[in-house]
Amino acid sequence: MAEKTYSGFVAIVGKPNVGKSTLLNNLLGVKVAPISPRPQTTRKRLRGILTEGRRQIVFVDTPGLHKPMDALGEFMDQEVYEALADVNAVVWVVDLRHPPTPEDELVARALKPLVGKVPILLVGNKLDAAKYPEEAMKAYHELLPEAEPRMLSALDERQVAELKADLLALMPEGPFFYPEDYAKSDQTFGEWVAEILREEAMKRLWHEVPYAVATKVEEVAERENGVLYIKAILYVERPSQKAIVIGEGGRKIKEIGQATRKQLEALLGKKVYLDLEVKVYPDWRKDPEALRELGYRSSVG
Ligand SMILES: Nc1nc2c(ncn2[C@@H]2O[C@H](COP(=O)(O)OP(=O)(O)OP(=O)(O)O)[C@@H](O)[C@H]2O)c(=O)[nH]1
Repeated sequence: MAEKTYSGFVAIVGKPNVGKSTLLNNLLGVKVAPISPRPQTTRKRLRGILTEGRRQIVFVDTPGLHKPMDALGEFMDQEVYEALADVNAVVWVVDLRHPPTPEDELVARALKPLVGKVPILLVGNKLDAAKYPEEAMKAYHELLPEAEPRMLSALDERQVAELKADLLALMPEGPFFYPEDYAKSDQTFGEWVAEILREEAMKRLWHEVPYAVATKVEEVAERENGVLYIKAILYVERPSQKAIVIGEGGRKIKEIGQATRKQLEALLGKKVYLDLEVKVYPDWRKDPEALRELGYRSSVG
């Protein structure tokens, strides 16, 4: 029986230089690879994935709250609210070395509509370097009394671990957004995509054909319209297999391509254009060079 999993989104917000990146990096620890350039949407930018046991947090950035001064003009910007409204928790970071500034007030105002909808954790950071942390914290808390205050240093492992545990506990039940080993593996994004393509191809092929299939991603490009363009090759060993993979009227390859695209779009949360080609690579399974080229680094023989 499958064990229950818990997963959700957490936004880390706050004015510049308060320590958001430091905190995020230390929450993620060594296990997680930052995935910044890939899954970008206009509303949210993924900053990292944390998976611990059966719990997963996808940390997101909220463009618009990053530089609150810029957001002043369009303060009621619906997009900011929408981006924040569907996260499972907000971490609002402030700098305890100083009292609040107008920029902090702007962040507080932007968060106000979320009160009662999403837990807001007010993290007073740089506790190690603050002279009057209690006073500062009190002033920040007054900007948004509904937020749950805590003081820490993003550089303190134990304090960050406590915050991490609390955030993980806030995640609702649900399937992981990313494969469990995704963030931990040293796979490149292309290798990860190639594996998903191979999985979808194998599901739809019979007899010896599935094992003759290898996949490779040749190009990944972020298009201006927000679509992720992916060029991938599906290799087989013989022309007869190529015909099977393509299928009558190209039906089989279309099916494989669509399933792959759908899975990628669901995992990445963005539109994908998959440019898929079938090529014959004679006896690639017996060719050490081919194996290396196709990413089977050590599994010759
Ligand atoms: N003493 C101390 N310094 C910290 C702490 N957390 C972060 N810093 C320092 O504060 C500075 C800003 O940290 P960042 O993590 O870059 O801040 P940020 O909020 O991500 O900044 P932006 O990317 O400009 O929004 C860096 O020099 C950090 O080393 C802390 O807990 N204690």
